[in-house]
Amino acid sequence: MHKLVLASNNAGKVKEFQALLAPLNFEVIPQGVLGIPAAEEPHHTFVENALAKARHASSASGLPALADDSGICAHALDGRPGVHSARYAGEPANDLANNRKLISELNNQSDRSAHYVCALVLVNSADDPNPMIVESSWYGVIVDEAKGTNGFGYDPHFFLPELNLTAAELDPAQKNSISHRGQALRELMSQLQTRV
Ligand SMILES: O=c1nc[nH]c2c1ncn2[C@H]1C[C@H](O)[C@@H](COP(=O)(O)OP(=O)(O)OP(=O)(O)O)O1
Ligand SMILES: [Mg+2]
Repeated sequence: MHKLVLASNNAGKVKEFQALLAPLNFEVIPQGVLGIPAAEEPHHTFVENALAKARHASSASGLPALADDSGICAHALDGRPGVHSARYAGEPANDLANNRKLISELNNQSDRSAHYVCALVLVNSADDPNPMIVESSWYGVIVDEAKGTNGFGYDPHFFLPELNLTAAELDPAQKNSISHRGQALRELMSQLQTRV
């Protein structure tokens, strides 16, 4: 069993990672369980923020750490909210307020296309010179009306035309099978296999 600190305090992400990693023989310890506070996320790219989170959790725990920095990029808004997705409507992070702000900014926009981004970074130690880094995207459309109660964050407004459902209407296993996070984690695991 591989022990791994998950460098996230987002309950929705933690659930998804636990489901994705449980069958792969990983013991996932959310950093909150160890009393590790959230890291600063000052950077302009998902990858840099994920690296900062992974180093922070590994340094505090002495264990390998996996971090996720993710967000939604609306194409009509030049990619906003992007890396600012979690606190788009200000502190403290609030999914409902973030969604309202995004919908109001898209009010007069005909282009509703968007994508989620997930950057994952896995470090063996805080000073690991060779972190594993992957990034994946998931494309959809932002709709005004919230639908569904699964998932978290922007999921009730993230509509998948090919399925005719929002991400919050998918069951958790279905979401993990196609999401930015599921794709990125499968890629990370396949890279990890070539290393050991
Ligand atoms: O699958 C997703 N379904 C819905 N919303 C999502 C998803 N993936 C990311 N998102 C949104 C949530 C949050 O507004 C932001 C992540 O921000 P991000 O800084 O990476 O996470 P966070 O601050 O919530 O927790 P933490 O940094 O402790 O991992 O993007
Ligand atoms: Mg964050």
